[in-house]
Amino acid sequence: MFSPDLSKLLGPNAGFYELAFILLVAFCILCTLFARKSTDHIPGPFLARWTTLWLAYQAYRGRRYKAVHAAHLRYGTVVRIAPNHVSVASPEALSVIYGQGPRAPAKSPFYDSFVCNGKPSLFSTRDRQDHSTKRRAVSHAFSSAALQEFIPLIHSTVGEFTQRMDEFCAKRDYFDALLWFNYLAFDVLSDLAFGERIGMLKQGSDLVEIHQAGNPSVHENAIALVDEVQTLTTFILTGLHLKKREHLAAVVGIHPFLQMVVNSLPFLSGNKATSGLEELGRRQVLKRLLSGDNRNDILGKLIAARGYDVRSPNDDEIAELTAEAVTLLIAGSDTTSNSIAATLHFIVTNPRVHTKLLGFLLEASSDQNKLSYEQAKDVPYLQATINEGLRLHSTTAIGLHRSAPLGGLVCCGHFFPEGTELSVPAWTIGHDAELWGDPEVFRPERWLEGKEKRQYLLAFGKGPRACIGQKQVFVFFDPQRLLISNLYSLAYMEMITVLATILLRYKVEVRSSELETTEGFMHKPLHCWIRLNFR
Ligand code: HEM
Repeated sequence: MFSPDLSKLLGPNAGFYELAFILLVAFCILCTLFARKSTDHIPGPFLARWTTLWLAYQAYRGRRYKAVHAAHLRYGTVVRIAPNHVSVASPEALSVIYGQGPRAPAKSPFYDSFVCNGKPSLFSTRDRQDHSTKRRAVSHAFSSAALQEFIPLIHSTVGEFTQRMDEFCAKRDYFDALLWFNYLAFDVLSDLAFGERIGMLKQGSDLVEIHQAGNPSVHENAIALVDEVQTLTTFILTGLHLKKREHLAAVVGIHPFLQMVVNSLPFLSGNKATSGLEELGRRQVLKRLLSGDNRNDILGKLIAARGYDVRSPNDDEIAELTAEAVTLLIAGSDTTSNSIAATLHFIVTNPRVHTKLLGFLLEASSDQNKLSYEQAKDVPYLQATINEGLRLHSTTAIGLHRSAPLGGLVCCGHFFPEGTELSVPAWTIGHDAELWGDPEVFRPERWLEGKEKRQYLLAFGKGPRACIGQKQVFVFFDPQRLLISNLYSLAYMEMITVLATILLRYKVEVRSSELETTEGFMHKPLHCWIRLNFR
């Protein structure tokens, strides 16, 4: 069963591991057969009634959102997608499943598969108290006032990005812009959270130098670090086409027993991202603390909020700051770059929208090929276009898992006992014809039509666990000006600045009108092949 190489790797115990593997699979199947709860009366795919493996298989294929969407079309609004998991495709369910308050559902055990090296992060912790402590520690760095201070840093990184794009103009050939959006997002986030750009745009690659204590420094691909799992896990999972950590987590998280095994075996649970990036982050945090520099960035805000003597921090304080900075880098980079790539693709493949948007951008710009964030944020059609890109692409496409609280809850006329997993499928809500009328059409105007549609945009999640990167968004509808905004949200700041810059400066062509995507935890474009020319 195991490949000869793996047998070599496992040594003389290969037979034992084979047997253990077979027993594990058998045990998983038995667990799932007996895991059924009082969701029996809810319709759903036949296999999903008996086993979590139906959902795990859809996640493994990178098409979970499509399978769940198809199940809703077939079985209705409330569908059982695993023996103990019910998907509720109704806007009404949003305030129940992602609500606030002590009796609101918490994140479900699904998120344990995102815990690295036994340390839950702001994103993966399920404990309310731990979450509010962690969230409080970073939230002041995302206040409107703080974010406004970061604008010059974002402009400076986007300036470097533009220089690199100018070089592609000269080459006049197609290139995969998704890579460059990744470099840009990593440089923006590392500049803010580590106090210094990793330098991906400069070197045109994601190679970073990692100093491991007691070992010679090595060069690692940082983007891969975020996504890759430990070597042996990768070895096994590559054969299963599960190359990315978030893909692995999204599959394994569905099955509690598999997840327990992955999380408890040291050779499976370790994560190169946390060790590599933590090492990098730790070095930056230490450097910053010792320098006494009070630069205006996220790291500066995190340090300023601490009461301790920054010149002589102890190990715990350094570890805490490092963990916060690394969480933000991981949570905020990939998500933003994927959203930029998808939205740019939709703009360029919709000439009507492209022309109209360019008109608004030119009108707002004093210099014909430049627009500051402060100017761009007040172009309502640009915000609307970004919202439309997030909706149509659905960067978050799956339903985010929550657990019914003690005493259970009622949602859409059904009672769900404590511990039932519940989710609202983001893709399905984003493509609901009743809500949107023409959901498959890229039509930014829908966001300016007066009705408050924003509450149905699920790209950033909902409720107390919603994305901290989009926290401070105030968008007001005004019939005279259509939209007035006080838009200070890190994710929007990046997306607005980058898209306005690209569209004003370049003519953009896409190589294919199809956007190929895959899904792990997030829904991502696989590539974004474009060609640039100066406008
Ligand atoms: C377009 C860009 C982004 C998208 C689509 C996005 C999406 C999301 C989603 C869906 C969640 C909720 C996950 C859940 O409930 O399981 C989330 C949480 C989070 N995001 Fe974002 N995000 C983006 C940008 C950012 C940025 C720029 C940052 C910050 C640097 C960030 C930091 C976080 C953090 C720390 C959490 C966990 C919050 C908590 O549990 O309290 N994200 N994001």
